[in-house]
Amino acid sequence: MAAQFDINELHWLLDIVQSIDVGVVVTDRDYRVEVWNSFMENHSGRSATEVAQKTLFELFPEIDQAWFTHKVETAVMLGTRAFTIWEQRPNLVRFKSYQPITGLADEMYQNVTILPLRSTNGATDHVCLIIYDVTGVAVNKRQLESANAQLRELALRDGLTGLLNRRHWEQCVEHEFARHMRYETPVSLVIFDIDHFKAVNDTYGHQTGDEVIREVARVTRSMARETDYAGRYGGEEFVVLLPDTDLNGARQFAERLRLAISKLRVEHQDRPLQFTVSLGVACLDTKMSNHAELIERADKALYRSKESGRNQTTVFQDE
Ligand SMILES: Nc1nc2c(ncn2[C@@H]2O[C@H](COP(=O)(O)OP(=O)(O)OP(=O)(O)O)[C@@H](O)[C@H]2O)c(=O)[nH]1
Repeated sequence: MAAQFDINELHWLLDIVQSIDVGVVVTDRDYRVEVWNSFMENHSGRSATEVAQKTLFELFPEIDQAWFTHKVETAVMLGTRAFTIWEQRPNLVRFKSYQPITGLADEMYQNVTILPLRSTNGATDHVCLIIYDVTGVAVNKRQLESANAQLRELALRDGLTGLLNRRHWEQCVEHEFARHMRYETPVSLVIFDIDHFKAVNDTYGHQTGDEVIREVARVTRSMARETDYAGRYGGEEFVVLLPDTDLNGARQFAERLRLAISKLRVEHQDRPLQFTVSLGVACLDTKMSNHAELIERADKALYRSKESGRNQTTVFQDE
């Protein structure tokens, strides 16, 4: 049965195109606008009459012309649709975002379908762009990604100090150990512990104890390099792994840290409280079979610092 052309249907279709909540633009092969629906009028602030015969590139200078024409020409040549998605390009044309949830998006995120239009004579003389506002989806996804990134970061850090937590820090040491074995670069470890910390807690209370731990962590972070790994190893025990640092460099770092911490003051009932740390230093060598040996050596050196009167640095020496 031959399809009968019904003028009513054409009107309905036009009504539908006008009222749907997606942008519909038809251009000729020179990108001059011929159809511009009300979505486009509302978001661009320009009426269909105003834009008629203007090129897309005059109307939207933000469109990357070389990229866009290549995409359209390929679609026309193959006779297939082409798409742009917001994950690759947030939008094709710059429209303000009016969605209430989108405090995070000033501009509309868009997915766009490019549809070559074939005339009755078989030639593709026109191209239709269908522009979908996907701001809601995009913003939700971005929020979720950022929340996940924050969660991942939190899972690596110690809650009280913001330093790396023990589990993650040990993973970093394992990684550095493997790197050292391969490239034989020097790697050192400084491990330290607040002196008589039990007495701090017992005398001044747990909250002041926590504040002391936070202050020690703050100074440690500020003195370590970006590439160092500063972690909280236990209650009042800290570790800093120093890649590309030999034993001598690590000893100097440990001494600077010890002095800086001894100068800290934490207020307790308007009185300044002072405290010190004892430190142990060791460095990796290729004879070690695993990273735990490095920690053991530094720990032994720390123990000697404690034994010899605290507030000092001991470097592990092979016996
Ligand atoms: N406030 C506070 N105290 C903690 C935390 N974690 C561990 N501690 C306390 O740290 C103290 C550690 O004491 P000890 O291991 O006996 O060592 P110390 O008193 O520092 O003595 P030395 O290390 O020998 O100088 C204990 O009283 C723990 O309860 C924490 O997160 N906050």
